[in-house]
Amino acid sequence: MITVPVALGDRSYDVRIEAGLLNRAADQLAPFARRRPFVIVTDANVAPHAERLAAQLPGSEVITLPAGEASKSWGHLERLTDRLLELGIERNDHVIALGGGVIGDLVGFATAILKRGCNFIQIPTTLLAQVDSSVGGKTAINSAAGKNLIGAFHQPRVVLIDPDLLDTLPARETAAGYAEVVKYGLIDDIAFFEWCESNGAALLAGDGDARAHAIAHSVAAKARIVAEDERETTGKRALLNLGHTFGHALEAETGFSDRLLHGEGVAAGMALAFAFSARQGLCPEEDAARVAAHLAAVGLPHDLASAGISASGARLVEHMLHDKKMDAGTLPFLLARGIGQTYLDKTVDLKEVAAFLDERPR
Ligand SMILES: NC(=O)c1ccc[n+]([C@@H]2O[C@H](COP(=O)([O-])OP(=O)(O)OC[C@H]3O[C@@H](n4cnc5c(N)ncnc54)[C@H](O)[C@@H]3O)[C@@H](O)[C@H]2O)c1
Ligand SMILES: O=C(O)C(=O)C[C@@H](O)[C@H](O)[C@H](O)COP(=O)(O)O
Ligand SMILES: [Zn+2]
Repeated sequence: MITVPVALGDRSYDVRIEAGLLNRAADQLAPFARRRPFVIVTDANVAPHAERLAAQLPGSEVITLPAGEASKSWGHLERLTDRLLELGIERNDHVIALGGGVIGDLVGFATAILKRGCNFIQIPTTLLAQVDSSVGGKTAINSAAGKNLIGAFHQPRVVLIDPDLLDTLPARETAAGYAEVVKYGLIDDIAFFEWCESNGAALLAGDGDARAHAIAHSVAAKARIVAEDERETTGKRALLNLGHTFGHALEAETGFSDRLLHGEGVAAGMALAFAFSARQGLCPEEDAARVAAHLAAVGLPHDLASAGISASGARLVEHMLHDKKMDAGTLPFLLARGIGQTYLDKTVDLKEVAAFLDERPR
């Protein structure tokens, strides 16, 4: 088993990674057991895995939500918190989030606010959740105004990652999660981006060694950044937002629907961030082209056209004004001086961003 510690003082926890771990989850969960049985929250597509977990935890209750981004909403948050209250959840109980980033973000937020905060455990079941969303404690729902706008920082007590769960994940979802893997290379680790160029196709084809390496490397990278800047106050954690200002705008434009999955928006967003950096003379053109080429090679969107977006630059910039990084009316952007050299730029003129987007082929 690989254990990655997330060092956050009294909120520290372990991320444990091992193939087949769900079959041994009862042992892992025993230290977190309390008087009442565990409550497991999952979505309809993950239900078979939830049943396998519930069978190991006598008396446990499974709450099953609809699959998809639409569950990160006020309505589902209300239904979930009502049900958890009905079940008599106490502050020291541990609610288990078994699912992708949607379930993790929703359960994390529900437990952050329930009784002013109770415990939760992440058992991520998508590649995206195993490499990114289950670690770091960002929890949220979406609002009419945009992505993740209602939320809280709330760390899980432990994260249990079983890469074998990915065997049932649809190929499109695996590719979307892979975008967040590539992100770690683009942020500050060119050697890992080169590893992705050489091994990404094998990972997406189900190669177990490539998958295990990508998960362990990504979790370690995220744990390091989160430990340095838990609440995104110094600019360090904002690096994890590479591609997200563009990506969230594209997701908003497609109505947070399965027209464009989060990871697909991030893929297009990272390619756009590099292309914009190159346009502004900050980053070599070859690096921007190389990023787009790798994303295209694995079948991910890498521009507006491949993301299916026809909206104007002004309209996309309008979505960006809801970005949580907005500060005194300006929007800091994650730009790059090259692959592995992402930085936070506080001087970006949004009119330039709109003009750049209008120049992109539709
Ligand atoms: N909190 C964070 O730090 C963070 C980081 C990245 C993304 N996110 C959020 O995560 C969400 C996206 O997460 P996601 O990509 O995991 O999407 P998701 O949770 O919607 O899961 C994707 C799809 O795969 C299905 N699924 C999940 N596990 C499965 C399995 N093992 N086998 C078969 N089907 C399975 C789900 O039912 C769903 O249909 C977005 O809302 C995004 O904003 C949060
Ligand atoms: O953990 C972080 O920090 C991230 O930014 C990870 C992102 O992949 C994730 O999509 C996050 O939810 C985006 O954060 P937001 O603050 O822009 O909502
Ligand atoms: Zn993301």
